[in-house]
Amino acid sequence: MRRGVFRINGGISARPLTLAVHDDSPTAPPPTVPIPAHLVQQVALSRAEKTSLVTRAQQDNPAFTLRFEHIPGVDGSPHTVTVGLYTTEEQPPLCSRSWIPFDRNAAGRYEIRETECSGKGMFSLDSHAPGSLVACERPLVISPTVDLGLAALNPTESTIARMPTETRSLLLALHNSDPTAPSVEFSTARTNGFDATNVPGCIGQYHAVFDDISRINHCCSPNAVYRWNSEALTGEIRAVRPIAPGDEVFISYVSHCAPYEQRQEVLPRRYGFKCTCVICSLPRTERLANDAARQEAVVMSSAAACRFTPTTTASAVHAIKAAMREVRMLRGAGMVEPYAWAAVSHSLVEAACVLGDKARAERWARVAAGATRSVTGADGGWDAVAAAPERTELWMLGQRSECSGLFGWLEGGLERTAVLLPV
Ligand SMILES: C[S@@+](CC[C@H](N)C(=O)[O-])C[C@H]1O[C@@H](n2cnc3c(N)ncnc32)[C@H](O)[C@@H]1O
Repeated sequence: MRRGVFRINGGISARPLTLAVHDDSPTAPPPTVPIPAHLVQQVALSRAEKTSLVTRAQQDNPAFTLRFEHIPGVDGSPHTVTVGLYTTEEQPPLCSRSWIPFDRNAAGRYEIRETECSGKGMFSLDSHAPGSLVACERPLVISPTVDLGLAALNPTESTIARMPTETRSLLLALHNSDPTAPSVEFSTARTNGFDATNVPGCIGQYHAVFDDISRINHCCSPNAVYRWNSEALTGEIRAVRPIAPGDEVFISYVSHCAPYEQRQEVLPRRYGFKCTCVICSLPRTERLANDAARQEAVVMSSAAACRFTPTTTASAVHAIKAAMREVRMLRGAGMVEPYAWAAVSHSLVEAACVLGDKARAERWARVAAGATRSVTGADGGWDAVAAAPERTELWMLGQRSECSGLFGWLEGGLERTAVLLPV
């Protein structure tokens, strides 16, 4: 297969790809720029992207186009979304698609206002449980993250240049963490850009800039996460720990698992500030323990599928002990990594069902639903389990009387652990 790809690559020089700029706005004529074969091979694409690019090159002699589109506003989002995307001539325009209806009112209410020392920020006006939708917004602009090597085209700047005056001024009013950069447009988009990979039907990686979501500040132990909903063409912010009215909403600008040194290097370089959050201010020994817990959360998330399902009292007790250790570790580290919380709560629901412990099965199923919802937008079936755990196939497989009180004893230990509690 890989050999095949290289062979195809070689074939590109005989049949050069072209990158054309097609513009549906009346003002700018569409230039067409051929991409030399050596550039196609050298551009900074992931292997999967290169494979996709090359495979498409083999099919139907396509010409890749950097196309600009304007998706008109809808009820919940009055502004136009300007999109720059790599696509083929045959690909129907995005604006001809029917997107999942966008309901701004599905999210909570919030306000954007000045913070004490981090510029503007987003403050919730409602309370939210983990998984609940705090904000939901169509972007001002979507543009490719990877420039296909043609500096002359600079996709981000080219896309911003085609924005209507009104949305362009909203974008340029956002914070720019690098005012000395040669392009204000590019550095503002970079400071405020969120992942928008998976623009349906388009190759490459994309990022989106929002009017409100781009005002959310960073914390290494945040109370919310960002998710790109490619089917609705919206960014979503969901709670990962309880949020009370008046609370500032925070997300993490870096991976939840990034250790201290990495966070302290990336945040100043990329966003122009030094993080002084509660986690970054821990004494050295606790910070190292926190880094280790972050690493462990990665393992927990990736090993989720390998967990055993308890079917007896003994195995349920074993699962509870292991899961409670993990819960203590996640809570102590202020870790909100939703996949890790989904994995551990999954184990606890199963164990509670085997022991016939309805209250705890409901409680941990609600945690699993919240964690799953915050990363996928849906509850993953956990709401139904929370509503009727006695209808699961694991119900009462063990003998409850054998270990009544064990769950409570294990949870009792939790009350004495550190306070950064996502649940
Ligand atoms: C995406 S913007 C967030 C909104 C921004 N505060 C504003 O006024 O528009 C990113 C910028 O916010 C500021 N910021 C975000 N989190 C911060 C934090 N924890 N501490 C200090 N500044 C922060 C930095 O200036 C950063 O470049």
